[in-house]
Amino acid sequence: MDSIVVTGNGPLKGEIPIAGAKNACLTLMPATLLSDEPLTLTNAPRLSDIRTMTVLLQSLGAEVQSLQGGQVLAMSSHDLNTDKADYDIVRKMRASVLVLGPLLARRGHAVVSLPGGCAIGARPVDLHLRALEAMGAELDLREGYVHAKAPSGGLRGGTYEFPIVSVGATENALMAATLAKGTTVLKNVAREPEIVDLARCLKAMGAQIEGEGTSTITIEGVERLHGATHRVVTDRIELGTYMLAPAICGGEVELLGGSRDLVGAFCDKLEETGVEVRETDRGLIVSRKNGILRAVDVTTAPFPGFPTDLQAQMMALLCTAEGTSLLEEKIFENRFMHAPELIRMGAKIDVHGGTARVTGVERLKGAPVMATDLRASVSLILAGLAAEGETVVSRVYHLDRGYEHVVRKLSGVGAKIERVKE
Ligand SMILES: CC(=O)N[C@H]1[C@@H](OP(=O)(O)OP(=O)(O)OC[C@H]2O[C@@H](n3ccc(=O)[nH]c3=O)[C@H](O)[C@@H]2O)O[C@H](CO)[C@@H](O)[C@@H]1O
Ligand SMILES: C=C(OP(=O)(O)O)C(=O)O
Repeated sequence: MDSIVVTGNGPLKGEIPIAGAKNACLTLMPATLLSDEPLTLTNAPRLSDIRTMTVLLQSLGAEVQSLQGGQVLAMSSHDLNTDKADYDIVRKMRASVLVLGPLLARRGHAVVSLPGGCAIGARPVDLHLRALEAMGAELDLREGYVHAKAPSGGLRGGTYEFPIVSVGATENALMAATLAKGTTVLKNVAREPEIVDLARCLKAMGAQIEGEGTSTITIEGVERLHGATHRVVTDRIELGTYMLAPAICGGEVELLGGSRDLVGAFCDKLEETGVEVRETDRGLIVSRKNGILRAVDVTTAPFPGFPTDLQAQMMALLCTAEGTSLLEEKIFENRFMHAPELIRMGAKIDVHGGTARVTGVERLKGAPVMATDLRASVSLILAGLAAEGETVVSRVYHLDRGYEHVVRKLSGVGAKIERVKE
């Protein structure tokens, strides 16, 4: 198993290209199941999660070709051979449940393993199921699988108001509704850029959708969807993560492809700490010349709020900010597992339920630490960039789920970082 070794050093300078969004690509890929014509995605990120989704789609009979070093995914679901998404694949990645809506809409039935809980929380899929029921689906849970059946004649339009905002449930329902008969109205939906990107792709395939990016989406079902080519939106979480590198170490870094509308709430908080953010025609420039960092309070929320997927990385920054910051995690019940590891590096953090109180120290100290999930892993790397001495982050397979070429990208701006075999 590999580890990442980071040695704290001086200011960073240069540019980092930001990849296509993992979380957009993981919902765009299952959209191929909605059509018997090819769907091609460009600007795909090169990540283990994308390979897992590839294996899942192939297990259903779809063809998925990875071209141009993985940046282009050419998919075709002309001949599907099964409606069953097996536990062995689904358990590896929660986003696998996103095949449920498309399979049900196109084939009239689907058997999809329940993904189970994970390190950051229980993460049920009840809302995915309720939204599909509102389109007439009959659902049955047996032996760990959701058995879903559309009414004869296929799914039909319906109205569903989500009791809480869910990204994945919005995506599953949106995809299913594109082929349902009549009008579907989805209320209190997620407004994340990945939802807007999915809607754009579905529209390019011939779907009739209005309201993406607002809290109500209306879908007029169509008979069939056709092929399309779609460019995956920029990864706002990778963007925010690398914006934090010069914020933590000092220096100035340009994030190519970034834009403020993807990370507005996050930029506001970063600026409150004293870090500068500027938009250019190539992306965003983040600089911290020498000023001290100020503590800020952060509460995670669905988009356009502060993203839960940047909470761990923001905590790494606040560990050395002057004063006490309160971080409230409102999306997942167990998403502070990076805190004990940061404490091993000298951070002062008290966690009580969903709130972490972080009191800034002058400098963190390198230590051996363990990654527990994707964003926790990268928060430890960020902390290590500015710590005194060497930080060894083990279990980096979590990192490979969501960050391509992390060593190349950070060493390109002057960080001392390498990947070693244990
Ligand atoms: C592949 C992908 O895009 N993953 C992202 C997606 O996950 P994901 O789509 O799984 O997250 P959700 O938005 O669904 O989860 C939000 C909250 O709703 C709850 N919930 C969700 C569904 C459901 O049926 N019932 C229920 O109670 C969850 O437990 C959580 O507390 O959005 C999260 C929130 O921005 C991000 O952290 C993940 O990176
Ligand atoms: C939690 C995440 O991913 P997933 O929903 O795939 O677990 C994430 O991207 O931070």
